[in-house]
Amino acid sequence: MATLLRKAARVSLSGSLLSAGGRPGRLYALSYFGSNSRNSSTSSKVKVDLDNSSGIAVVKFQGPPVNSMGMDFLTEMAIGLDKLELDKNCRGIILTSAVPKVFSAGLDIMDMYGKTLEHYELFWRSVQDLWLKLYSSSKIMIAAINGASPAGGCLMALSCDYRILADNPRYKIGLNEAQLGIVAPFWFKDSMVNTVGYRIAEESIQFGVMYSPADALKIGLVDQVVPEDKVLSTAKEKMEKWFDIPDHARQISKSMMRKPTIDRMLANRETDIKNFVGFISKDSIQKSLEMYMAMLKMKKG
Ligand SMILES: CCCCCCCCCC/C=C\CC(=O)SCCNC(=O)CCNC(=O)[C@H](O)C(C)(C)COP(=O)(O)OP(=O)(O)OC[C@H]1O[C@@H](n2cnc3c(N)ncnc32)[C@H](O)[C@@H]1OP(=O)(O)O
Repeated sequence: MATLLRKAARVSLSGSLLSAGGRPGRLYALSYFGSNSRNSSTSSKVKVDLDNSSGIAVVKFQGPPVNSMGMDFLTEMAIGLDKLELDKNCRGIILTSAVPKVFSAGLDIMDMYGKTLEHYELFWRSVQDLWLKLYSSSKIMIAAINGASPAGGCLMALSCDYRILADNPRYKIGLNEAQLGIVAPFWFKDSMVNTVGYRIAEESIQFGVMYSPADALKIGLVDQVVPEDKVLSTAKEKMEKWFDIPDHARQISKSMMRKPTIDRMLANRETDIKNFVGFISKDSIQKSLEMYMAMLKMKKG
């Protein structure tokens, strides 16, 4: 019976939940995925390693010093995820970091500072695009969070189906935007509400709270806290449990849960871009970002 279920589970719905939802999907070249038992691709900021025999792809962020989500990172992630989404050998994706102590520092502040309005628009569209791909992926997504995970880093984790955080009090996680003088957009907020519930999200976002592993576990922001050297192996073990569920049933259930949030973002996408460009280009906001960057540098020296 278990074998039968596993076989049935192999018959996956094609495309992300976005295309399963009736929206047109896009086709990308599958150049690097052949029939070997392992397929790897490394670009400058992201390494994708798909093990065909297990069906697990590990997507490793490798953009030192802090895996900030600049244009290169966003583009490489989008391409990598598109390829995995179309690959029938891949059933689950683990997001993790190759950079010690940091999962991701979130959006690259330099992409939001001193740039043209056109740049801000393109940048924000790319951020939206990555979130849509992560949040609507038909694959099982597990975040193996092996370092600090503020703001956009936390958003990537929130987009996954399951979150495992390394037990190190320095590895804080949360949507800290308010502390920078900026505002977490509604789809960041929705992702948080969908994970921890309204009341906790309300406080969390207004204060820009960064949670320790113990507190993140307590509020349900992460599902498991494990010793640092066990984060990836635990993610792989957990993935095997998710694999016991037939893909079609899991995918439809996931879509049912996430579609309203995805639809809300799609319906408000252009307004959200306009809001971002208007907000981020304000002198007062640019000043806040400048001061924040200076503070980060001072902390070092
Ligand atoms: C009406 C409503 C409209 C809505 C409008 C929307 C508004 C905008 C919404 C924006 C949304 C998303 C926000 C983000 O994701 S913003 C990014 C937030 N990130 C942070 O606050 C993290 C800041 N970084 C840290 O806390 C630490 O760096 C760390 C991650 C804990 C790591 O600590 P560390 O000691 O190991 O490293 P550190 O010395 O601090 O940093 C090394 C160098 O990296 C630079 N750096 C750090 N973070 C970023 C970043 N996010 N972007 C760019 N650069 C970053 C840091 O300055 C150091 O640089 P250098 O070596 O000194 O040159």
